[in-house]
Amino acid sequence: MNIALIAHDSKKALMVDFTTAYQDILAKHQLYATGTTGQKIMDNTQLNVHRFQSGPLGGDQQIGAAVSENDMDLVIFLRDPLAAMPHEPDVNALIRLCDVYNVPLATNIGTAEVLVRGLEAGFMDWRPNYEHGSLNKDIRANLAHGDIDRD
Ligand SMILES: O=C(CO)COP(=O)(O)O
Repeated sequence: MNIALIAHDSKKALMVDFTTAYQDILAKHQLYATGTTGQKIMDNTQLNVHRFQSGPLGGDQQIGAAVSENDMDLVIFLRDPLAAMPHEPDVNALIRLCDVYNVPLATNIGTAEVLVRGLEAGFMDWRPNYEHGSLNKDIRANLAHGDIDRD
């Protein structure tokens, strides 16, 4: 499965805790993240993550584009409901696209726990094996070869 991991600044430590706790499950999947979130995950775990742009610089939109291409199977987005974001429209657009394409989306840690445990239990098997897009295939090939820039 292709899994997107995104966390606003106040939730980044929580995302690191989450990805550390569920590292064994997440390692079986292809992981994607917005720029800073992905860097923090890679700095603190052994997970390989393909990093898109930072959220305010278009990362949410890139992940939204992947959702619209059926290239994302699960989105975990630990958003901050108490802070105004300059890129609020991008955040809302990503959440909206998950609803458009029926992609399971967690916007808080409680739902994230349920989704990742459900993933491991096989609850994502309803999702057909989509032929992911060609851009995505390149990224997956890089992930498979460990060709990830961890800097
Ligand atoms: O702002 C974000 C999502 O809206 C997250 O972006 P970063 O992971 O680059 O901080």
